[in-house]
Amino acid sequence: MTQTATLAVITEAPLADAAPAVRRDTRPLRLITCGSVDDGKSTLIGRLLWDTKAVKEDQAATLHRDSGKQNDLGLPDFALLLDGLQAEREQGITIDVAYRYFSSEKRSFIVADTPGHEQYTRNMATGASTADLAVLLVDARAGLLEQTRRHATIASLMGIKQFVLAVNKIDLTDYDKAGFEQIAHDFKALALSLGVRQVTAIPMSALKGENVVYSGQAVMPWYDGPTLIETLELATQRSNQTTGFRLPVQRVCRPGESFRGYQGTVAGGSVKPGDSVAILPSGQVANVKQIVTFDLVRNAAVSGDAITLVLDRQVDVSRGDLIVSVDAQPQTGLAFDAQLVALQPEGIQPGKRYWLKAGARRQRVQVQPVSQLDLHSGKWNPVESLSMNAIGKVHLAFDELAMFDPYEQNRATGAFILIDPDTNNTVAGGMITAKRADLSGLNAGEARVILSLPADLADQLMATELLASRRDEVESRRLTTAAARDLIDGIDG
Ligand SMILES: Nc1nc2c(ncn2[C@@H]2O[C@H](COP(=O)(O)OP(=O)(O)OP(=O)(O)O)[C@@H](O)[C@H]2O)c(=O)[nH]1
Repeated sequence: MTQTATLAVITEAPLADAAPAVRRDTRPLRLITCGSVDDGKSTLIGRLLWDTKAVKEDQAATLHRDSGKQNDLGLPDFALLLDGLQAEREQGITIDVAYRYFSSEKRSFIVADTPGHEQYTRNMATGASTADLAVLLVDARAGLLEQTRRHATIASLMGIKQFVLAVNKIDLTDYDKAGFEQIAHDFKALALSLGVRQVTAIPMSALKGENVVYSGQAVMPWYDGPTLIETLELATQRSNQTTGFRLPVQRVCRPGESFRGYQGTVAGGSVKPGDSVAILPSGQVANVKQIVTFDLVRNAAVSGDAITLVLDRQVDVSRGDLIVSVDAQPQTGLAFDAQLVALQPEGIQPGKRYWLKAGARRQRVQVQPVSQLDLHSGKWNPVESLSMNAIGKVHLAFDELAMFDPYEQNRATGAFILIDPDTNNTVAGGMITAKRADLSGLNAGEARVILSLPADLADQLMATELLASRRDEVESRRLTTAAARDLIDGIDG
């Protein structure tokens, strides 16, 4: 059963007394807010925190005092609640995402607040990578802007499938219904072009608190849709994995001769004693003997649980390995396709070698940029390198066997960061899209040669059966760069 299906069962009406106890899913809904400067993002988040009583009394008193003179409506300036973030921003913190917690009677939430300025693509991508839903703000007077398209594109790229369009400052248009409907219509078309079908457009005034937590019926009788908080309460949690069991091994626990356990947080699927598992990359197979958590022995564990796994036989497992269900394994190979966001001024240079870190695993990888997303047009343009904040498609070529799930299927085992070995800087955050057409029969040097070819030629090679049929030849010739070119010329000819 997939995680989604499990959740559906768990959140249904109370089960009969006789039913076995089930664990309630207590994970909060994660959302990201995006908007252009001055659309009212800070005011909206402040309003959400205020109206859901997430603001502590001392903060509230300060808010009233500080905003007393600033607002001719006599309302506190909710954006001041986010002053802490502003201070962080001014200190130039690299990844600039602030997470805030609040809850309604029905659900708890974590909101990622990211700066709206164009150059902060990476911050938005960071916030969006863990979010279930994106709230996109527009100013009711201005309608959709370039920035709206950019944010919607990044959010959809990061796998977000639910959008709320907050048409804010509706009070400044005298609650104009036709204006709202036009913006909502335009936005739905944009969302559809990005493959997002679940869109709720809400006219609101963050400043006055209309249609945020409380209804705006009194001033907008023409709107009978949900408020923002009602929409958030009903939103579905993005299933962050549809794969089988995955346990990235953080630590091998060996307190004495008689006990050996493998510790980590389950990153996909579920496991119970007796299940067959494979240890990657070695491929050894064993059965689960016991699942231990910090205080008890469990008869099952699911995604999100921190566990110690005991196996029924001696196998060689070390930190960074991945323990997976035997019958639903991730993809293994030497070459993968990925999308990434470049995070540092030096960007991503063609053919450069980096450390790739995924969970506790660190591997050498060569990165070949292929194309870059043009956030204005939504098109992917061919490139040879990626500059800071660029979103690009790349080829990854590994020295040793690598294992991943596509990010679409598992956000934990499909995500990675790249570290520059010279500076130790994190230069990119990325997601695996697919294993690259079968290069696993080639050795790493050969794979690198193929991948350093112009992208279209490499693609052409991968797409044909030719390479597969020539694999023996490739292997036996122990390719040098020149020999590889000869071989390719031969195939081409
Ligand atoms: N009339 C009206 N004014 C609003 C509303 N929401 C926000 N504002 C005002 O718009 C201005 C900008 O709001 P902010 O919340 O600071 O905007 P922001 O998008 O967070 O801006 P940055 O933090 O600079 O990105 C402030 O003066 C707010 O009081 C609203 O619904 N109605």
